[in-house]
Formats: sequence, structure tokens, C-alpha cells
Amino acid sequence: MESRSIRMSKRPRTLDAFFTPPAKRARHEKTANSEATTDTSGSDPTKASHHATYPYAISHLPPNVSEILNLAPSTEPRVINDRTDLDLVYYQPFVPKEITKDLFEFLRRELFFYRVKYTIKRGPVETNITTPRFTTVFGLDETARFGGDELPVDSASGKALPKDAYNCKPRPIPQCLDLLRTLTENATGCTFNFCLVNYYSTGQDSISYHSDDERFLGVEPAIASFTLGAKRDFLLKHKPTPEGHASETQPLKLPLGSGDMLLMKGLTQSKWLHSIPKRKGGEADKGRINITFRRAMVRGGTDNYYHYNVNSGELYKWNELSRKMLPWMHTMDA
Ligand SMILES: O=C(O)CCC(=O)C(=O)O
Ligand SMILES: [Fe+2]
Repeated sequence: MESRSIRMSKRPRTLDAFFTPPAKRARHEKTANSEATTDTSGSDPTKASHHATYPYAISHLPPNVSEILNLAPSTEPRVINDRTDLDLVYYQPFVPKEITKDLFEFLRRELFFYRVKYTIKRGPVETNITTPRFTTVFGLDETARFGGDELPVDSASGKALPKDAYNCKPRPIPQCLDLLRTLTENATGCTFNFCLVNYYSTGQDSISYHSDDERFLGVEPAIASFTLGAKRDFLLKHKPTPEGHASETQPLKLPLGSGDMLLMKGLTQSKWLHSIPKRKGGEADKGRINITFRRAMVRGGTDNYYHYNVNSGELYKWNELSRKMLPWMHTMDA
């Protein structure tokens, strides 16, 4: 689909005005923590996804990985709908076993992540929050698509949007995640225009109980959620009710493993909460990637997702030598 494809042509000069100021833009960028195996700086569009909003080009999936990924889903899913208001479809796994390790290591190495800080205001009290995991996001809501010059345009008319249409600079889903999006759409019959990625580097990274029930997702949103890497417990509990459902106090625990996909749909977001709690030691310290595909209906959804997953958060990239995420720096080469 055009709205999600990556334009491969060279970025026209006019984009500089809209995106990063030219003075800050490196003509040729090097990572301070670069390593030989992840040289994605080449400009060959057949090997990497390019976009003015990316800090660097994102490599395409290696052909041996995408060929096998194309066979997904590799199992029949299990429907879990035996609790009040719960509506889950669980693929154990979705990603073929032969490539889960390579896909995990590839995405951890190639994607850029953020450690986002934001403030919340409750009455007169402002609290500073640092998201307790690494995050990144790609996509654009239904009202827009990426036009010929890489900028968002109105999805119906193709016309340029006013400069202030978004508070953020939306990024297209790179090829290496877009194949998984398409396979997920084919398997589920749902449509997705957003891809959010979490990286839980240790058992101390987490996401607290919440629901993804924002109005910009529309009614009864379907969210497909992938695990790659370490197994982590995923807890679900019913939101408080006057009747006091047993599921409010006895959470459902799904030990999500590498390659698994959980589709949350129906009333799950409006009636249930979910979380990845902190864990001490064990497998969690090997790192876990979570990928969710969602469908945002209106512009506010795009602004919300970039605010909470990119914002002005510090940029990180995986460093193979130290085997951890390190702050990523550009160097001006010219
Ligand atoms: O990491 C997970 O499995 C869950 C992530 C999640 O709930 C979210 O990003 O909204
Ligand atoms: Fe969630």
C-alpha cells in the first residue's frame, strides 16, 4: 500500500525546512558505537529503508530471514475468551522457530530506541516520568499517508497538510517491520498503520498495568503484540467492577515466549488491564523486544504515539561489543 511503502528516491532539498534544521544534519553519519556488521550507512535503497526522520537508514531484513518469515504464522492460534469480556487470539508461536533468534538480534541491532521522559500533571502537582524501557514508533493515522516528497499528505486528496497538522514528525514503517505487519494483517483480517516497539533490556524494565483504550483507536481496537527474545510474564486483570469479578484480583498470566503473538481484541482494552511486571534475574536479563501493531484513526493518535515513544528522549542504539544499548551520537563529517 502506498501509504506504508518506503520511498527509495533521494530526499529533495525542500524537506530540510520541515524536518531537522540543516545545521544539525550530518551529511554522512557515523555511530560512536559502530561495528562492522551493522554498516547501514550505504545509500543503496534496495538494502535499507531511508527517510528524512530516521537518524540513519534501517537495513532491510536479510533475505534468508524474510523468506522464512513469509511462511508465518507457523501455528494455528488458540482463542482465549473464557473470562468475562476477554477476547484474545494467541499464536504460540507466530514467527517460525528457525528465525526467531536472528530476527530478534537483527531488530535489536538495527533499530534506534529512545528513553523517553515526560511530565504528568495531576492538579497542581507535576511529576517527571522516565519510561522504564526503551521505545520507538513508526506509522501514521488513517487521515494521512506519506506523499511523494516523504511528508504526510491527506490520505483522501493527496494534498499537502498544513505545517501545523502534527506536533511530531511521523516516520514510515521500515521494510524490516512492514513485512511482519502485512503477515499479521493477512493472518488476522485486521488493518494496522502503527508499529510501536519496546525493548526491555533487563528484568527491571517493565510496563505497568494499563489499557490501550484511547479514543483515537476507535471502538473495540485490535492490537497485535509480538515477543522476541527473553520470555516475560504478561499479566491481564479485569478493570474494577461493582460486581467484583474474580479476574480483578486473580490475574491471568501468559508467559510470552520468543516468536509468540497475542492479538487483543473485542472488549479486552475497554474492560481489562495488562502489564509486564519487573522480574529479578533469569532470562529477562537477556533482553526482550515487544512489537505492537495498531490502527490509529485520527491525527491525535499520531501525536500521542510520537510524544510517548520518541519525543525528545535520548537516542540509543545496540552496541555489540558492550552488549547493551548505548547513547547514539552523530559526527559531522563535512
Ligand atoms: O511488552 C508487552 O508485551 C506489552 C506492551 C504493551 O502493553 C504496550 O506497549 O502497550
Ligand atoms: Fe499495552
